[in-house]
Amino acid sequence: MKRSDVLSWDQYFMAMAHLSAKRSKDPNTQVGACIVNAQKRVVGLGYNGFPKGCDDDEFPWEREGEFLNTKYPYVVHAELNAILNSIQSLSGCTIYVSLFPCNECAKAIIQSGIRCVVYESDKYNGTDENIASKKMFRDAGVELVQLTYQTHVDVQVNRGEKQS
Ligand SMILES: Nc1ccn([C@H]2C[C@H](O)[C@@H](COP(=O)(O)O)O2)c(=O)n1
Ligand SMILES: [Zn+2]
Repeated sequence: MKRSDVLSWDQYFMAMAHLSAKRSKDPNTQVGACIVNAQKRVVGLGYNGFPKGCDDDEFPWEREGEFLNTKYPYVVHAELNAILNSIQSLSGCTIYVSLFPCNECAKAIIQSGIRCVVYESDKYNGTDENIASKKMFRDAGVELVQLTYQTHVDVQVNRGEKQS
């Protein structure tokens, strides 16, 4: 008899996003992203880190203090890295990301042609950046799906996947 308790597609691609996040050297928040095309092929992976050539022993990982002495002006977000690392046009693709995209990544996601964002954590819900992201995604018609343990079965059904 075949196994029935296999990962759904959503769990599988979110697991790849989490695996990518394990490459991040950010001591506070590690984010991973996985972009998938309509044929369910992975076309881009990324995690948050400093740009190529910027030594992560030299650049700051601090969250607070003088802006230029924090990570914020330097770090490339997981979603942008996944887009920049992608191997094909992203029109109609889905991005799986472990943390809801910020407003800067939302712009890049929309402009790249990605049509669906599947995310897990939304720990910055309610911040200005988060509100701006959601407004842009809504107006651009990008589908947002939060993948949680509770919603997982509903998501499977909504996406037409067989349950077990
Ligand atoms: N959707 C996101 C949100 C944030 N990031 C990155 C940027 C930083 O490296 C880190 C957030 O740091 P925190 O302010 O939580 O200490 O996560 C990302 O890649 N994608
Ligand atoms: Zn971002």
